[in-house]
Amino acid sequence: MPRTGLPSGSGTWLDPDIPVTGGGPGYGAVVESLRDLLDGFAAASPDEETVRALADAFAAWSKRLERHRVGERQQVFGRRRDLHGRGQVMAPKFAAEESDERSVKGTVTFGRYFLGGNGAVHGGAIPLLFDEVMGRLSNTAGRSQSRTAFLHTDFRSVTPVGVPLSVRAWFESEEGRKRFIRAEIRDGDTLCAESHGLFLALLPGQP
Ligand SMILES: CCCCC/C=C\C/C=C\C/C=C\C/C=C\CCCC(=O)SCCNC(=O)CCNC(=O)[C@H](O)C(C)(C)COP(=O)(O)OP(=O)(O)OC[C@H]1O[C@@H](n2cnc3c(N)ncnc32)[C@H](O)[C@@H]1OP(=O)(O)O
Repeated sequence: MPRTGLPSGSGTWLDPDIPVTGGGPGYGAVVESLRDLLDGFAAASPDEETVRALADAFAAWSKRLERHRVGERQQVFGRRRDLHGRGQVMAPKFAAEESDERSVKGTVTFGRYFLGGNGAVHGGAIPLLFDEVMGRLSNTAGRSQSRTAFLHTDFRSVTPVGVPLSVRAWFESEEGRKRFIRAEIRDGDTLCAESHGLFLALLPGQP
């Protein structure tokens, strides 16, 4: 059911209608490499020579990137809405496949970096993914910026690492500034985790 009163062309998740700037066409591939690096690092037991080589390479890249440091408004990381996961690596990559003004569906695979233990995803990474997906849904389709007021997560069964999972988030209701949103993560038919949250539209001047 489309939300009424939307400015035309205000865009949904898959068609955000927001200009993309910064990082150029190769930026997405770099973000993918960074994700692979984090998963590879988490899965490795490196020898001392490899650890030294990594330390040198990381230090050299940190120094080189320092020359390109910008303020938040110019930052590229996390602001490329054309890329899955909007080009950040803090949360696992959510790939949206279907969206409308009130919902989004897609997939996520938690890599080895997000391991808690015994093959299960870390219990903090799951609300992180929910906040990412629900928070972004809250701000789509011409809605103003909002912030998470609360986010309740129920862990219903183990969320496995390295398995493609389906993710769904949808608006339950909108009452003035209050946006109540629900979401779930499933492994096939098995419900792994579900969440409900309140997102509050920011007032003018609120950070
Ligand atoms: C997010 C904007 C940043 C802009 C980014 C720009 C570009 C980035 C590019 C892409 C980004 C894309 C997607 C983003 C993805 C993920 C987003 C994640 C979002 C977050 O991760 S964001 C961080 C965590 N978040 C906070 O850091 C919030 C800290 N906090 C506050 O900033 C205030 O707390 C605030 C503003 C929330 C409310 O403050 P306030 O003063 O405006 O409102 P007030 O307290 O008056 O409440 C009004 C009515 O809501 C009820 N209410 C309030 N809180 C409630 C609660 N907890 N439970 C039940 N009811 C509650 C009251 O009871 C009242 O209800 P009633 O009107 O019926 O009396």
